[in-house]
Amino acid sequence: MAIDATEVHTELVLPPHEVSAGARASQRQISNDLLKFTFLRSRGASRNRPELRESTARRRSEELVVENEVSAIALEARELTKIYRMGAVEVHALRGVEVDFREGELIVLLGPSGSGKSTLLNILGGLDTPTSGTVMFRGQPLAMDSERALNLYRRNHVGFVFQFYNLIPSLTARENVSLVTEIARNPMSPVEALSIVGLGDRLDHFPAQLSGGEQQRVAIARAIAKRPDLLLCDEPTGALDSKTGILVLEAILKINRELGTTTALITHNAVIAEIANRVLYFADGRIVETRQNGVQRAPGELAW
Ligand SMILES: Nc1ncnc2c1ncn2[C@@H]1O[C@H](COP(=O)(O)OP(=O)(O)OP(=O)(O)O)[C@@H](O)[C@H]1O
Repeated sequence: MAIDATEVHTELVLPPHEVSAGARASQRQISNDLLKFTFLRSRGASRNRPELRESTARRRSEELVVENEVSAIALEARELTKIYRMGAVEVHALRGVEVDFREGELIVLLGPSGSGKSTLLNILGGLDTPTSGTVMFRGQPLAMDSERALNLYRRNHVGFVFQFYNLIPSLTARENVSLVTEIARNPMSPVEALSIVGLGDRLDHFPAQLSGGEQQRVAIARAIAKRPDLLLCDEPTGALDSKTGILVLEAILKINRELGTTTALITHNAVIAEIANRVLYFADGRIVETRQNGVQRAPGELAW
């Protein structure tokens, strides 16, 4: 699904969301404190008791699992269904999906074409509404019957990245990102956003002067410049060769790690699932399997 500049503007000029900044800050603080405590506790335990020492990979795997156990839930979907009706034909795109995304998690969604991955991501991001079921963001239900509330949710909390970059050809990289930063609540500067994705030296290039991977990284910079809580990526490497795709994945991973952005990424490439904390496998509108990755592999280690 494409978002054009008009939609970006429409979302960004609306007034701020009702969720209090104080409540969000407290939730984050609690979550961060818990993570820090858990991390220190697991480090301390193995240092003081040599019999607990195991391989680095195993220990890291345990830390990840423990972190996931204590970090707060960012998004909860309950009993989500989505039925598309076209005349007499009904397509059951989602058939009762239940899923939680934890704060700071990196989740990869895998599954055959038509299994419901994009439909779920679009509903979680407030771009689409379910036929039935609920989505809670940080404990608050999304008002699926209010386009205004969904606009505000998208504007304040969600960054999207799609397979096609949707950059405005007549604007430079910096100007494409400025479209968002000029009207967001607490944005980073376009230079900072572009530097995070490794394009600090391409600020004044137009899209046509950038490679596909660079254009996708501009799109990622645009998505993260407003400091979203959620980054939802639908096939971000689908149009890229593997070398370029790896650079894009590195940018996404860096944002997930350094900004703590809860990230979900759809791909058809099972190899890419190795970078995730958790992998959700879809089939026929359902999540049929979930895998917790003991060790997250770096994008640079992957080959396809
Ligand atoms: N706007 C729509 N109108 C009618 N049917 C739709 C619409 N969007 C999606 N569908 C149908 O819903 C089902 C799930 O589609 P969805 O795009 O979520 O799958 P997907 O797993 O993301 O597929 P892909 O990997 O090919 O992108 C498919 O059968 C699709 O044809």
